[in-house]
Amino acid sequence: MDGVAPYVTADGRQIGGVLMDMRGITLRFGGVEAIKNISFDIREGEIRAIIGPNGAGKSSMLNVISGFYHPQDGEVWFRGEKRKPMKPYQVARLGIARTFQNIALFEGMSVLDNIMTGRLTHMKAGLFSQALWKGRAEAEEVANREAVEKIIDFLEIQAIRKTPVGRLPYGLKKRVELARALAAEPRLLLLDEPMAGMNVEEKEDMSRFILDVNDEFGTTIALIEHDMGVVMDLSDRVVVMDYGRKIGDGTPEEVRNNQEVIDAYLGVAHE
Ligand SMILES: Nc1ncnc2c1ncn2[C@@H]1O[C@H](COP(=O)(O)OP(=O)(O)OP(=O)(O)O)[C@@H](O)[C@H]1O
Repeated sequence: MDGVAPYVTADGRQIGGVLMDMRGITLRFGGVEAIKNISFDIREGEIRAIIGPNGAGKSSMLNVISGFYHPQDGEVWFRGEKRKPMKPYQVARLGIARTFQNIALFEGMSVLDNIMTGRLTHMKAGLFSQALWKGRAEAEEVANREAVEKIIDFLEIQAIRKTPVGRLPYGLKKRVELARALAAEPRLLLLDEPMAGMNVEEKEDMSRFILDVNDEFGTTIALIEHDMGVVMDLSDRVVVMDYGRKIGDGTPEEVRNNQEVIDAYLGVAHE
């Protein structure tokens, strides 16, 4: 499956060339090698899952992609260019947005204001012009509001736009977090366990929104998820990690039939 030409999926989505290429990534925390010489790519338009048992190194990998961690070895390529070591906000400016395993929203702020914070990477007007509330700042504000309203409609959260996030049930908070990440209009969207802690109905909703985002905006998505049913349904390709190593990489079908993956992960009980 690696290295194949651009193609159109059975449901009509366009999978393009390589968007992100992780080459020989090794990440250590003191004596612990969380990622051991792993290579894989993420292609334009695809939904790519990273799975594996607890402690396999999945979150660490997401943190390398989003610039929170810096690998000791290996290269990160994005849109055909080798990325220099960068701070997370610089990575965000490149068009990579993420959600977190534990929701990271401003609980006291409204849904709308939380989503607006996702536009920060698009705000260029300086503080001075913003203070004067003129020209460029005003035009930017209008454009930002329009982008955010579109996402609110898309994720069907109009009814709660003024509600403080702290008052929302868990499933809706997760949806607001997705909205905030989308507000950045990312080229690559990273989702760290988007279904964790959800009931069946909430999982179905979230799955549908992830598929719709990918389909309607063409957003490339990389996600970590423990629910195998969800992973196999959503993903175009899956990377499997175990103790920091890559033990499988391919379509859901290929991964499901990979003996090493079955032994290390699929065959045993997990969360
Ligand atoms: N900041 C850190 N400092 C030290 N060790 C860390 C740090 N982050 C992760 N690790 C270690 O790296 C290894 C991989 O952890 P990581 O959280 O990436 O795994 P994971 O596959 O995401 O696990 P889970 O499914 O439980 O979230 C573990 O041994 C973990 O203890």
